[in-house]
Amino acid sequence: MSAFHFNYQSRPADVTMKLDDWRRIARHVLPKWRHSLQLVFCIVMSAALAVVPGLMMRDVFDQAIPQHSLPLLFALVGGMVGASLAGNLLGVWQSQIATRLGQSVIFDIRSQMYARLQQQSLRFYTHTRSAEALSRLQNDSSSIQGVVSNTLVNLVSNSLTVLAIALVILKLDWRLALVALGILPIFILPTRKVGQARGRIAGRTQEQIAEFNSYVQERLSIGGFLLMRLFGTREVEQQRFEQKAGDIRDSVIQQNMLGRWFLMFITSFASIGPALIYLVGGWQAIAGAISTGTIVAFVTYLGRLYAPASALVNAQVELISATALFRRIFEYLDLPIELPDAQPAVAITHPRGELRFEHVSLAYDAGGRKVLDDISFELPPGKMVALVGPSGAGKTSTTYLATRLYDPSAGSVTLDGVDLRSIDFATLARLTASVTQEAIFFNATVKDSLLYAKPDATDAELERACRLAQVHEVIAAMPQGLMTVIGEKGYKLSGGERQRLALARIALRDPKLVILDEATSSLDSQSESLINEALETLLAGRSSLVIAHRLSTIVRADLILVMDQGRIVDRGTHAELLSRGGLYAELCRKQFLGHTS
Ligand SMILES: Nc1ncnc2c1ncn2[C@@H]1O[C@H](COP(=O)(O)OP(=O)(O)OP(=O)(O)O)[C@@H](O)[C@H]1O
Repeated sequence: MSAFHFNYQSRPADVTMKLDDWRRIARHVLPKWRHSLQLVFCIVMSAALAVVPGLMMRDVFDQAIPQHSLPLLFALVGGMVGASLAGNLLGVWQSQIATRLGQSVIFDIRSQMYARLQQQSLRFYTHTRSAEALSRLQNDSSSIQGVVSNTLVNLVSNSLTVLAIALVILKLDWRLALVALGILPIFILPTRKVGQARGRIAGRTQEQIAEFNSYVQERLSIGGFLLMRLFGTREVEQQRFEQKAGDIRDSVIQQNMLGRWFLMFITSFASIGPALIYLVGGWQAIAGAISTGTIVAFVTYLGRLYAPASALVNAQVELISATALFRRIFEYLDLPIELPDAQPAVAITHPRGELRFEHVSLAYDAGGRKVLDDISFELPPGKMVALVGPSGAGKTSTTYLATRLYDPSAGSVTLDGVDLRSIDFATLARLTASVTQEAIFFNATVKDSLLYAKPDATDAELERACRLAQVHEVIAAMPQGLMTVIGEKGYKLSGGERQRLALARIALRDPKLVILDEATSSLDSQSESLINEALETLLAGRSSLVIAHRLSTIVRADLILVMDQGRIVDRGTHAELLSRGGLYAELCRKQFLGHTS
């Protein structure tokens, strides 16, 4: 029994950043050591430059003016301007490196996430809305970029600046320094609470955005449009849209205003600092304990201390808010891989296309109902096995196992004697091909759609495949021929043309085993006979596992498996089964006799 329990709908609840989370962020940032070193250099230099103007200002008041020294005054003022200019230039460089660093971290995270998503099983995609994945890949990761380029960098840079200034002012006059620093905790203490509240709103907003994207993506697709138009639900859908868009609007307003009130509170406190310094410093100066220059330097430092301190506090607020985003990203980076690629893979040197199921069971959910129970059969090379049975009998599930879209919960599926779990996915895809009822295409040209199966195919090969699939003439008659864009999901083609194009795509791959889910939708007789001809050529000499819906197919099959409620209840050729009566004879009468081709 498969022990796969991952809950794809789980949501990260805790928004406090754990040591492990920090380690992971560091693991993404540290490999970019060149950028990181340059950044550290900029940050240290900026912090050092931040203390220079204050000291010079003190000397303007305590030395240049009392000594009536113009050269000293010029030198000090020049130094002040120079230091601030150098600081600003460093700031530009720092932003450039920080942006590069943030962008390359996000590039790594995105490509790791995409790789992880590509390795997920069909189960993941049946449990997750595609827009949810898109949202994490796009929105969450670009928000993280801001955190890396701005918040993290500011956090380090402002911490250093605050530390450097604190040291200098302590050295200048410890009593005044204590007054200045004493106010700092008022900024820092409430930060955590606000940060956590914003974190919760940020997480909720991202979820609402994901939900919104998912909704819009579904509704603004061909399928969504058709449903809406045919059921006349335009107004209901408009209301639902506005409800979802409104939720995002409210959350963003709430998130921004929470931060804004907090900023106002902090800035108001920042103006108390200089006032206190003038009061205590002036008192000391009257008593002759300190110089006027020291007071002026202190007030200058305060301006430079509170700005980074409030930015620091804000950075922390932003960082806590970002935790929810990090969690959403890490959750995807950590997605377990349900069906790992074979490591090491067994090579199939002489593929024949022999498929064998041995005592196979399948439950879609761990511990859940078995949708396949003890299925055993053999499909010899070049033969055809047809699956028939009532709806929900397990026919599609059987074909899923044959292409390893799922692994069996028990038993084994082998191709040419090798367990599918030991064949790498690339080889499996080369040896097998699936023709689904609804052919799947990207919105691309006919040529690109075909090349997807064989990127190096020549034009002659494409033509041969199209002729084989009876679709060549249709394509040749299109104004742009092979360069015609087939529209979303190939909707610019007719159903029959789409199916034949899908067959041409498979003909290019030259598989040993074809898995075919015959179309149930009735095509006109000409289209159907074209498809039958194409199939006839495609299946010749290859093994095929077919979910049969037409009498002509089952009559041709070498073995028919009659399935019911996940079990094989009968097997044989058409004539044998018919003579036995039972479920097959009944199915034949109800299902197939009306569909003879
Ligand atoms: N992804 C899934 N998760 C959970 N249960 C599933 C999933 N896919 C199919 N099932 C269930 O497994 C059972 C077998 O489904 P399956 O699609 O294999 O039947 P089928 O014989 O192909 O039916 P039909 O002829 O209607 O296509 C059904 O009861 C179905 O509800």
